Amino acid sequence: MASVLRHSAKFTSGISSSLAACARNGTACAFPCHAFRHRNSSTSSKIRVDLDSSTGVAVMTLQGPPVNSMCMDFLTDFAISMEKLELDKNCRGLILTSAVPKVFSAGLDIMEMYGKGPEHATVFWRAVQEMWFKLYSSNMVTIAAVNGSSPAGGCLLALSSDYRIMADNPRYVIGLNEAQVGIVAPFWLKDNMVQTLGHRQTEKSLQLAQLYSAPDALKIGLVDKLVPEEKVLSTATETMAKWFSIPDHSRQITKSMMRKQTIDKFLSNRETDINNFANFVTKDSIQKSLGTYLAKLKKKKA
Ligand SMILES: CCCCCCCCCC/C=C\CC(=O)SCCNC(=O)CCNC(=O)[C@H](O)C(C)(C)COP(=O)(O)OP(=O)(O)OC[C@H]1O[C@@H](n2cnc3c(N)ncnc32)[C@H](O)[C@@H]1OP(=O)(O)O
Repeated sequence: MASVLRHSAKFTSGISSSLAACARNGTACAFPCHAFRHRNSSTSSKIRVDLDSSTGVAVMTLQGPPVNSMCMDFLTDFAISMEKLELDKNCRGLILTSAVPKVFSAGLDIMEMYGKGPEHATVFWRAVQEMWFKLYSSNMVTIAAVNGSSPAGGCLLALSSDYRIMADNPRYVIGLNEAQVGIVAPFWLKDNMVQTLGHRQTEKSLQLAQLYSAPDALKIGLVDKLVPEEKVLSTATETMAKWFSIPDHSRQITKSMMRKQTIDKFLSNRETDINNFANFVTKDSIQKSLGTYLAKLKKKKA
């Protein structure tokens, strides 16, 4: 990542230090409180992170136009940002959102899977796994503020968060449409979806590669709440306050208990999953599907 965390915090009063202490200790604190904030910012080409140490909330803004697709740079920036936040005692919660109009994330960058050899596939897939693992197993409260369409890998970010708020716009879609692209959602992402939607709904969603409009996503429980687009971020911040009212240690233990089985299965099968991906994605038939899908995406514009 090109940039470093810049410490621009200004300690201006005792109030701010007690709020910061509140953030560190995981005790409930009434916020939003806009006075005397401590802000740390970190910007890479694809991702911006703003941590407000006075509230303990970091906002990670995806800023890779045109569609926040997850290329290697994106995945590397994401992993580094997550590591830094996880280690930062001032950070208790993370909000994910997008600066790209109408798109949260278009998912994996198909160009990273098209026309590349097995070595690249291996490195790329490990990075994809790492993104999911870091978010799914995070100690922080994670909230996806989905302010645009969120297919495939975009939906992965939302699913692996603790709570999902989406802009109430029927033109925005979310879901795991991998089968449509000619690829298959990995078992750990499937497991993640089963936990959210249940087995039957997941089976239909995956087999039919369904992308749900925001209202339909709410109906099936793929997102937790719809709000007007301009309120997505503020609602995420308000929701964070509710999650922060629970002591960190008990919430974290509960989260890891709920997610342990999926994480253990992932860790035991991680290398096999990488090999499967590298073998699968480099097959001629899969390359042909990816090529056809890419051409369709490009043709849409013409
Ligand atoms: C059994 C063994 C296991 C094997 C495992 C197999 C692998 C499993 C992988 C599972 C996990 C995730 C998979 C993915 O994430 S694949 C990506 C799927 N994504 C999509 O299908 C979304 C495609 N994009 C869209 O639908 C739209 O772009 C949008 C997001 C709704 C936005 O629409 P828009 O009108 O605003 O923008 P648009 O004109 O379509 O796009 C602008 C340019 O961006 C290019 N582009 C879009 N999406 C991608 C992408 N995902 N990767 C690369 N490039 C993308 C698009 O082609 C346009 O380019 P250009 O300007 O025409 O050059």
